[in-house]
Amino acid sequence: MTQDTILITGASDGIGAVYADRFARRGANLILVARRAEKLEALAARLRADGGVSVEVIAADLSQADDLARVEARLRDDDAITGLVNNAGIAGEQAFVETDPAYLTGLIDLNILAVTRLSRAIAPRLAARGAGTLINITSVTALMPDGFTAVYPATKAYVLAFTEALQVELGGKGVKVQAVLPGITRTAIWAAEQMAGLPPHMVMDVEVMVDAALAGLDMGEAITIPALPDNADLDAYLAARAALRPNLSLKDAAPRYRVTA
Ligand SMILES: NC(=O)C1=CN([C@@H]2O[C@H](COP(=O)(O)OP(=O)(O)OC[C@H]3O[C@@H](n4cnc5c(N)ncnc54)[C@H](OP(=O)(O)O)[C@@H]3O)[C@@H](O)[C@H]2O)C=CC1
Ligand SMILES: CC(=O)[C@H](N)C(=O)O
Repeated sequence: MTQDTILITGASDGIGAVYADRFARRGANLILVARRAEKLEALAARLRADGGVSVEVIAADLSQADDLARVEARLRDDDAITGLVNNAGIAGEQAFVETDPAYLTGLIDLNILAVTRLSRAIAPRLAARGAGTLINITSVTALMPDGFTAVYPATKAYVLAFTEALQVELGGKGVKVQAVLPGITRTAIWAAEQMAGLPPHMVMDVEVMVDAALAGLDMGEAITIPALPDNADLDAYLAARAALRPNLSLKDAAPRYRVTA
């Protein structure tokens, strides 16, 4: 069996750094991507020393076209890479009417465009090989667009829908595709004062979150919600959505919308 090599975006901190640690413990070689090279190098040095795996660092701002193209080329051309964790993301918007449009552009570029382009770069190789892993980190806010801010949850809803569609296209070809929906997770994405104001029973430690997500991956789950106590609730949600399907596209408008003369 060939040794896995996993490229993890946003690996300098938080959820991505824990994925790096856990994949190294599983014996995978790593390519760690984020903007802060010094943080990546420090993590890489520890993982090399601990695990005997090879760890490469790529400093890149994935919201910038040139840097994104560099990472895409690597995913497209390097046959050694067997998996991708699309984790890099930002939140941090204010009320929609107050948020700087330039900030929203950066948010969309990182949370949507980079995830799409990096997936597109690796997917053909994984599909041709009939193996490999694609993990996309979305968020429980994908399921509650009215419960947070406007644009961040919408980016995460995109990632969830995108990943579900890829699951259909690539899952049948032997590629493991997983959407992970963390709830509130203790990382630096939350300012200290925000975190201090959150109910402690709603906040998961980052190691617990990643270990749960990897357990879901090992179980072959397409969608993993680490905090959800009963997966039957997710199944019921998906079944209710599927039940709409036969009636979503019909020749006639619904009776309540029919124009009467
Ligand atoms: N923590 C939470 O409560 C939740 C988080 N999530 C999602 O989990 C993912 C990881 O978040 P989390 O670990 O909490 O956040 P952190 O802020 O702790 O880490 C974010 C990571 O993304 C990297 N990053 C940020 N901007 C860029 C960029 N432009 N280009 C490349 N890398 C970038 C950061 O590194 P650097 O600054 O060095 O570039 C860092 O490594 C995100 O997608 C987030 O939306 C989902 C649900 C809940
Ligand atoms: C990280 C966030 O800001 C968000 N609340 C989330 O749960 O995804």
